[in-house]
Formats: sequence, structure tokens, C-alpha cells
Amino acid sequence: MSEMRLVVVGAAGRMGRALVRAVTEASGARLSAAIEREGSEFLGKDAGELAGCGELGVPVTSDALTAFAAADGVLDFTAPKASLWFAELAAQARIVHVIGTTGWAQGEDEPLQAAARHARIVKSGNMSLGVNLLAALVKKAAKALDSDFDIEVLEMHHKHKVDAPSGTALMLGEAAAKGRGISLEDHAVRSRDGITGARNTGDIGFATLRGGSVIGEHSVIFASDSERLTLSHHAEDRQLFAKGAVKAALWAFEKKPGFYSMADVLGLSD
Ligand SMILES: NC(=O)C1=CN([C@@H]2O[C@H](COP(=O)(O)OP(=O)(O)OC[C@H]3O[C@@H](n4cnc5c(N)ncnc54)[C@H](OP(=O)(O)O)[C@@H]3O)[C@@H](O)[C@H]2O)C=CC1
Ligand SMILES: O=C(O)C1=N[C@H](C(=O)O)C[C@H](O)C1
Repeated sequence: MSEMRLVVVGAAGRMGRALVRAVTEASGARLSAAIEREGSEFLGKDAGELAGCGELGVPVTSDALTAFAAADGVLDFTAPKASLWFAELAAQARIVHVIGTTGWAQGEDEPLQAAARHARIVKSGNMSLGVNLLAALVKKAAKALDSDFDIEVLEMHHKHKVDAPSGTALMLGEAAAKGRGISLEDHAVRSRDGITGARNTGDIGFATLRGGSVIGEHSVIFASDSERLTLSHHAEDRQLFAKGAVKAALWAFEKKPGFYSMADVLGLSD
């Protein structure tokens, strides 16, 4: 099979630059285009120079339509509205769309299901092996430990992050809810402030910290009156997520149109 031609959208962002590096380092893939929005100060700049991996001869453009028509896949870590638009274009072009974007409002990502009739979509709040394994362990622990164990999810990220709780925290909360056989939507407590009243049995609480350059820290705490179990993941390098995204794209290249998760890519789905 020929090399997979990949477009990076949001190519000048923190993850966009990491993705450009990951594509250039991967075997079986090459960077075919780099996209930023109309009016971006980065248009015309070389994507490799921006990413710190030397000139690649791929200038940043805003013409996603043309880029997708000449590609096999797109790597997208941008913002929800942008990802919905890119999913429509990926469906038209019948290519792979790897979505790492987080910060989705309830139901906002539903149109992706329609796009997945034509595109091969892989979407995950976290593209690392460690976090996806952690989610499987959290589900198991939530099932094994009864409602005497209160579940709290704690996360910390860098000061530039715009969404909370993180996509990963919500994914871990979802895994815990599945383990308990309850709906996260009905039991999530996403923040606390003031006279909140005592904790309800069965709540799944979230706490968010922001500061400095922290790449991504997540802990799920199971707390009873007599013991406490904590399952944690610490991301040491943003490149981890970018490599996972390229792996997902190469995996989906062989698949039929559909909606997939990183757990599918990693063989962790039940
Ligand atoms: N799933 C995972 O494993 C991971 C997910 N993420 C998620 O990825 C997303 C991006 O994070 P990060 O890189 O730190 O954020 P950045 O703000 O650094 O990058 C986002 C980039 O997307 C661009 N962008 C936004 N809208 C458009 C558009 N319509 N067309 C083209 N480009 C657009 C932004 O441009 P502009 O500045 O002009 O808006 C920016 O360059 C977040 O949702 C984050 O949570 C991050 C790490 C891992
Ligand atoms: O914005 C980030 O940086 C990250 N976002 C993802 C999330 O919201 O969980 C994944 C990772 O933790 C880094």
C-alpha cells in the first residue's frame, strides 16, 4: 500500500505542531497539507519550520476543501465547531478523520455519526495507550467496588487549556459510570462552589486544576470510609498524543466507513 497522505488542521497550534512532527517521523505516512483558518498569521509559513522539524515544502493554507480532496486522512485537534466542519469535508472526500478535539457540549458531536456513514472517524478525548488502558481499569474498579466507594475524577492541565473538565476526565467519568451501570449525565457533578450540601451517594465528581505547562494529569479516586484507591495517569510529553493520532489514522486507512474510538484502535474495546 502507498504512503498515507495526511492533512494536519490547526497546524500552528500546540497539538498541530506535534502532529506535523509525528507524521514526518512515522513510516507509511506523509504530510500532504497543513491548514489554519482564513486570516491566520501563519498562512504561507512552512509547516515543518513551524513544527521545528525543518522545511517540508508544505505551506500552511486555509483551503481545506482542496487539501482533503488530495488526501487519505486528516488529523484534527482544533475546536468543536471546526471539527464538525472538517467532518463534513472528510465525509465528502470519503477519507479518514482522526478527531482529538475536546470541549464538546452535550449532543454537539451528534452530526459526526452522519459523517461517519462516509468517513472513517476515530474520535477520542485522549489518544494515549496509558489513558485508554486506565479507562478500562476504571470501569472494572467501579464495577468491583460498591456504592460505599465515592468516585471523584481529578485533572490538571496547562494554563492555556480552554475547556473543563478535560475530555479525558469525562472519558474516565464515563468509564466509571459504565462500570456502575448508571448514566454519567444524571450523576456528574462537574464543579462545586459555596454551600453545596453533602455529597449524594452515586455522584461522580470532577475537580479541575489549571496552571503552568502541565501536559495532562488524571486521577480517579475511589474513596470509602475505610480505604481509598487511586488510579492515575501522567502524560510526560505532548508527542504521545500525536503519535497515537497517526497510529489511529494508519489503522483506520484499512477500515470501512464508521465511527471508531481509540480503544478500538488499541484493541481495548469490550
Ligand atoms: N485527544 C487528545 O489526545 C488530545 C486532545 N487535545 C485537544 O486538542 C485541542 C487543541 O489543543 P491545543 O493544540 O492545545 O490548542 P491550540 O489552541 O494550541 O490549537 C488549536 C489550533 O486549531 C486552530 N483552529 C481552530 N479553529 C480552526 C478552524 N476553523 N480552521 C483551522 N484551524 C482552526 C487554532 O487556530 P486559532 O488560534 O486561529 O484559533 C489553533 O491553531 C483541544 O480541544 C485539546 O483539548 C489536546 C491534546 C491531546
Ligand atoms: O488540552 C490538552 O492539552 C489536552 N487535552 C485532552 C483532554 O482534554 O483530555 C487530552 C490531554 O490531557 C491534553
